[in-house]
Amino acid sequence: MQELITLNNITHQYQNETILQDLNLTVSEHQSIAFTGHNGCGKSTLLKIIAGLIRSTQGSIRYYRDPLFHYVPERFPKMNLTARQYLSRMGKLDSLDAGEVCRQIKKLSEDFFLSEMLDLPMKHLSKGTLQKVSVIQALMKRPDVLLLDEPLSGQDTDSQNVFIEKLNELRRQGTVLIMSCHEQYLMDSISDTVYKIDNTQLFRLDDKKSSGGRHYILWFERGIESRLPESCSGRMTICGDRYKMEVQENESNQLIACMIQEGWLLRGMEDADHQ
Ligand SMILES: Nc1ncnc2c1ncn2[C@@H]1O[C@H](COP(=O)(O)OP(=O)(O)OP(=O)(O)O)[C@@H](O)[C@H]1O
Repeated sequence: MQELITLNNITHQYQNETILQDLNLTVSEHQSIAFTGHNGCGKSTLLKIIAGLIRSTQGSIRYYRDPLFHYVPERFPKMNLTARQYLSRMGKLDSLDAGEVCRQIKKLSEDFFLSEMLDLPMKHLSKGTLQKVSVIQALMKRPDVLLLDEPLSGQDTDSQNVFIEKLNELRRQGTVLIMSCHEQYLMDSISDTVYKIDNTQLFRLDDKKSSGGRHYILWFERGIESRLPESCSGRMTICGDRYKMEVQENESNQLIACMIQEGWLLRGMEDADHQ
């Protein structure tokens, strides 16, 4: 895979307190990376450094071409503009034509159950709704690199499912995803490489591709009064009248048992690595 971004000996301090120390990282094309770690360990700081929003105290960062970045912050500022006005302006900045902007706003706001709120001032929208507006803005023009700071923290379950589906679609189209998150199921659904930030250092936790662990696609149908188990929340993608979930080999038996117990019908199982 071709390298897209490299971080060389990145150190960052706030008021003499070292948050990140001598980090080295290579981001390659088609990668999907997650940063995890406890509150305040430096995930947002690292995302902002990669996005070029803040300059690290020491070290350097190299971009191998000139990628289009989109950044979804954890908290979105409250504004007087309505979501529609904001998205229209951002679409223009991304050089999309007016017709395309209208189509994208309509389609994406329907997908994210936001149509009713498009014309309310953004200062009156909830944290989760503002996050959706920010995600829609990031999706209007496909970026080369999408940075997401705890994107699910304010989202309801239906929106999480849509969101995971959209992100996997972007991955297939070649967008590099880099996100900070706490939710294991989100990392399992979207990321191929997971790093933990701990005590100013970066540790690689998981590399699905090199670990050799197999992945399966499970296909389910809703049964009468089926309920979604907590462990599967946000992992299902709706495909017509069927529901799809990608799982690792070592968790598949437990998840299938759990789903069947909650009234779901297993309709198929495929090897995800040979799709
Ligand atoms: N502008 C700033 N000035 C001073 N300290 C800051 C600044 N931004 C962040 N910090 C501090 O740096 C540390 C890392 O913050 P950061 O937001 O990167 O952590 P995080 O891992 O994203 O946290 P969370 O999971 O809670 O979002 C925290 O102790 C935070 O208080």
